[in-house]
Amino acid sequence: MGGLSMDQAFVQAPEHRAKPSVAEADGIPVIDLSPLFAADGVDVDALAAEVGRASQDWGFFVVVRHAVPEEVVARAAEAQRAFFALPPARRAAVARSEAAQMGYYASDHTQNVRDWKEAFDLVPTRHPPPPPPAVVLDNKWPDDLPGFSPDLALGLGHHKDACALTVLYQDAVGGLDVRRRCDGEWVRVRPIPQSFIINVGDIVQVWSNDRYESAEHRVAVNVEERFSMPFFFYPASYTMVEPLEEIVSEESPARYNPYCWGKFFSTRKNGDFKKLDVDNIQIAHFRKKALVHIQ
Ligand SMILES: O=C(O)CCC(=O)C(=O)O
Ligand SMILES: [Fe+2]
Repeated sequence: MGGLSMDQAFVQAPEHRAKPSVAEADGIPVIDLSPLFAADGVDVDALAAEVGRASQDWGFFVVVRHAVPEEVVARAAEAQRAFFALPPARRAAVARSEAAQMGYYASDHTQNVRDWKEAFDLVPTRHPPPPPPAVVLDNKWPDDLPGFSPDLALGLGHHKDACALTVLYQDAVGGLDVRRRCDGEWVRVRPIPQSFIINVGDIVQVWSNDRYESAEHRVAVNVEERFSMPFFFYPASYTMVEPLEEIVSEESPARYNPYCWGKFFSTRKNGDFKKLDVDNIQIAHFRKKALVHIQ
């Protein structure tokens, strides 16, 4: 009955809650990128075909031997832990706002339900930010939260990424689920050391005119703290996103109307801040109505 006193903002509709045990995914493609870095004889076409198949079948895959140095990932993970171990006032000092959207926040909403997570958004700049503060404090998470039923909430609600492509680092705790395309089941993505997860985002879905679909995913609430770092590839804000000219034809017409990425992104971001009474913006809103051919 613990859920009764839980803040209702976090409660997922029954059909969106994670089942007590989510099967670990079998067969998520694991792609070795090392041929890209070989001196010669690189079979880029074969690798591209593998990426194409994975994007089509799953919209999700894991890359290994990607040439990002282990110590770079370790330093980023260390900086992340140091930041989230800071006292609330220090984190709040760099809180994001509707006007300045980068920084710390803990009240994100996905599909109008509050996520059980904290985040720190940043964009790459020419001048790297200063190193994290030297004073690292331990987190003050209680072992259990009275009256709080984690199984009713999600760390991050079900969604598809609005970007072109996401490169995601997750630590060894796990909890990321992807909706398997072949049967619609939620399956858990097993953490693989020294790997990144790549997922196809909405923009690639539109550019490819639905050939590569954006994968739906979510994150469960864990007993243990979990850290992840998603890197979202965005085009320039003035970009008009639409199916690529070279792949649309009379037989295969564009399935989407063009939309301005910058406008889409800022509308989506506004919905992250608070629960809206309407559905947040989705690419489905730009899908052309099916043409009915009456003879
Ligand atoms: O934390 C994760 O593993 C996933 C993060 C994610 O899906 C997102 O931020 O869009
Ligand atoms: Fe995501």
